[in-house]
Amino acid sequence: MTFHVLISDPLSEEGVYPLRHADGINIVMETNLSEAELAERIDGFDALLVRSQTQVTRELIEKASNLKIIGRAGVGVDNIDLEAATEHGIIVVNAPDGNTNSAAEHTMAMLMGMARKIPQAYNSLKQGKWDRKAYVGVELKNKTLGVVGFGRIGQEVAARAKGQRMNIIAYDPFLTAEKAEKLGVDFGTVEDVLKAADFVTVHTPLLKETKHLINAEAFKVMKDGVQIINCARGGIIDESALYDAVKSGKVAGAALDVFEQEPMVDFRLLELPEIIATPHLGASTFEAQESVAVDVSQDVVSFVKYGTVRNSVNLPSVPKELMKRIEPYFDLAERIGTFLTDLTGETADEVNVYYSGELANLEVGPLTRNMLKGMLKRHLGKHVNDVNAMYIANQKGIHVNEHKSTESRGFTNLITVEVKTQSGTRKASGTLLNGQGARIVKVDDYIVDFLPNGHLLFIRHNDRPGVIGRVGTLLGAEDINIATMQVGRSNAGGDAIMMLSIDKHADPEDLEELKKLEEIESVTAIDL
Ligand SMILES: NC(=O)c1ccc[n+]([C@@H]2O[C@H](COP(=O)([O-])OP(=O)(O)OC[C@H]3O[C@@H](n4cnc5c(N)ncnc54)[C@H](O)[C@@H]3O)[C@@H](O)[C@H]2O)c1
Ligand SMILES: O=C(O)CC[C@@H](O)C(=O)O
Repeated sequence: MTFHVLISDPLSEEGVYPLRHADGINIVMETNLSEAELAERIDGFDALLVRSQTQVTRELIEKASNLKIIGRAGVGVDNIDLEAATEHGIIVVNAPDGNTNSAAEHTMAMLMGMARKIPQAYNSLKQGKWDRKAYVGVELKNKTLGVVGFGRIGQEVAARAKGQRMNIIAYDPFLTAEKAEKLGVDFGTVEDVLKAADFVTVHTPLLKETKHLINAEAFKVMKDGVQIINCARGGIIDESALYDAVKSGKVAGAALDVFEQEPMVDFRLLELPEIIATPHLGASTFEAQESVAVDVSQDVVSFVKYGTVRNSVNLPSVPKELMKRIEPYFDLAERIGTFLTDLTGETADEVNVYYSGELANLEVGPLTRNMLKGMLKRHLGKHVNDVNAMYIANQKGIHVNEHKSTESRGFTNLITVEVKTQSGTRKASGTLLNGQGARIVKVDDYIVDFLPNGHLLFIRHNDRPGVIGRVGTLLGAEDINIATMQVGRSNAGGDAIMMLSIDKHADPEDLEELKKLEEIESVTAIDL
């Protein structure tokens, strides 16, 4: 089965090498598609690779019925509707490190070009002028660089700026006094940074919280003559407020690589001589583009081959070592989920998953997601997977809780799933028996031991002589062979169960006949 990949933004040819040379993967690179053309083409593809130009909207995702993974060859994923991708079970991966260096270097280039008015002087010279008075700049040495957003790029910019003998003050929600000291920077609130800075550079994602983070109020607290750089995302700086701040003389210079609307349509800002700009070039180096393309290409190959990825954005990444230890339980977890959905015949209001034994020491989120996938797939089919299972469960108001205990319950590892439905509480436990694969070993409070696959019958009855025989006779009369049979009871003469695996599906008429037998309380067919 060929895995079809559409690349709709210009990715480095060297970078997509891992994809081009992977068996069973077909690549189509079409980087000039209009939105409408992309919407027409997307349905045939299993993967979509983009940079920042292609807008992966909810509308596009809803047309992409085969899409399984979206690869963002870069850091920012604000051009991808993550919620829509998650809802549709599409994993989104990015390349968080591949262009850090290039973006930091571009920021420094913009900072120095702006401080010394290089683009303006160049344009003047190109017009045949020799005007040295108009382009007197300022030094960076001993000036303060305020960094808002102190992640990968912010820190790399600070390191370079320190090389220019600048003082650094930074703000980041995750920057602590200890970390700041270790990195040799001052730190404070956003306002502290803006007040202290001679130059401000922003390196945050574009989020609800960071949209127009630098607005008219922010400019007011800055020093007169401040200069500001944005090589992160258009919109972090309110462009209208920037225009006014430059016109008023508050801001002496601005260097912009990113804009609220891209490609730019409103060039008003660039009419101001104090502003220099580039068309979103922060990651536009051969090295960065090869690196980010390799990163996303390798993740797509890994997804196709192993179902795992390194840089997931909408699904907690599972380290390889951990994956190796929990993967053997994926199928069991999924089967327990399906078993309980069939057993109860209802959707759960609450699901409690208990991990006991060695599993309790591990990150078991992927197991819970697989169990939920098994629980939900009866009604949602292939549209539910481990990317969206938790999202869908939450959407349906199913409260999912994980519980862990290293105490073994008689097994090295045991997964117990308890579902609370309108009719009451049901539960099932499963384990992997050494070398014998998955087993369900408890249903409700009854000890059993059966393979969670094939055609199963779960019968609740009263513990009386002859009941088991009558069930066997009836199934025989219907030419339904019993492969295995487990019985369990609460106490002699009390409630009891039968767990049968049968060689063919029992149809509704067979089930009705079984329910009519004496002492039978309920009969449930489960096909795993
Ligand atoms: N111009 C380009 O071509 C280019 C290239 C690479 C990255 N970028 C952009 O630069 C941004 C930063 O990239 P990165 O790799 O450093 O990301 P990163 O995730 O390593 O760092 C972002 C930092 O922003 C911080 N942050 C979040 N909200 C904040 C807030 N309200 N105030 C202050 N800090 C806040 C986070 O805590 C994080 O430390 C990316 O989101 C991307 O959009 C642009
Ligand atoms: O792909 C690009 O050229 C820009 C990518 C950059 O904005 C990023 O967020 O990584």
